[in-house]
Amino acid sequence: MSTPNIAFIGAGNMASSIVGGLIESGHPASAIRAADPYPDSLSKLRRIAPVETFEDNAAAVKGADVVILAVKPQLMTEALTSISAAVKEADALIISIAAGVTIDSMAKYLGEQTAIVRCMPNTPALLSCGASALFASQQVSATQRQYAEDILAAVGIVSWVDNEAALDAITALSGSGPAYFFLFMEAMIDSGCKLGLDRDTATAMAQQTALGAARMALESEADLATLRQQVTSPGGTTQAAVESFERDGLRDIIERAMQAAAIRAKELAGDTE
Ligand SMILES: NC(=O)C1=CN([C@@H]2O[C@H](COP(=O)(O)OP(=O)(O)OC[C@H]3O[C@@H](n4cnc5c(N)ncnc54)[C@H](OP(=O)(O)O)[C@@H]3O)[C@@H](O)[C@H]2O)C=CC1
Ligand SMILES: O=C(O)[C@@H]1CCC=N1
Repeated sequence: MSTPNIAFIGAGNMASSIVGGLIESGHPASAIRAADPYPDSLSKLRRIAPVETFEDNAAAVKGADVVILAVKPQLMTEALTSISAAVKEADALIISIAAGVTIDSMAKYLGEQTAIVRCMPNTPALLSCGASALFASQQVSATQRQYAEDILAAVGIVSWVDNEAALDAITALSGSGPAYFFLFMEAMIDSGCKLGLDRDTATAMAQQTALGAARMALESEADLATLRQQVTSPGGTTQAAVESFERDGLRDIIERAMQAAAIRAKELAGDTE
């Protein structure tokens, strides 16, 4: 399969992460371009790779095989309007990474025949450790499906979901998920300091513990509950901490937070409808 020409609309955090991963995996910079109304974002992106940049969205879409929409959901209508004519001419695959924004609402601007993949990536894509879920509209060809999968596989694992609504749950889990772990680590570091550690020591210990736990969860044959039990000596320190978490309703707290994220994803859809 030939290397697709990829145009990014929006050159912010996620676009930069994906461009970094693509370059790392051997995608030539000459087959990547990006548009953003703000020159600062474009120069930051050019520091990652010598990609061609545009301040005019439609100019970036010309000749593209794949257009990746990487703007905030609230700015999607504006971005879709700016590329509508160029997309119809280019016959390109559209990949949207915006939270919430539905395929139907994008097709209203881009045309019902446009091939659209909705994707929910996450920021560890920057380290090629991302987790992306994808859903394709019926108009997406087998080659275009492979394009989408290859692009996101360059920055981490890829999972196809069989219904579009599942992407709101994915957003609540892995899209927003890195922030939950960072929050948990921030709280652990603060608590370590209250117990008398200096901040550098507490930070190093929390970071390495998160890395070690993630690697064990991924690489061990034991399930998560078993791994947890292996740390939890009967009558010991971990048991005291885990019982405190359970008494305080940690699982309910997480469930409510993820429900709030999924509800917010549905609300964001409304902005482009
Ligand atoms: N950050 C994350 O963890 C994740 C984000 N997403 C999704 O990715 C999308 C982008 O998020 P993120 O990269 O964090 O956001 P950023 O704000 O970092 O990037 C968006 C970029 O688009 C630019 N922009 C604004 N309006 C337009 C326009 N009309 N045409 C072209 N470019 C425009 C912005 O400029 P300016 O900043 O000057 O407005 C900015 O440079 C969002 O839809 C979000 O839902 C998905 C998964 C994870
Ligand atoms: O917070 C957000 O809306 C975006 C989508 C998932 C992660 N960041």
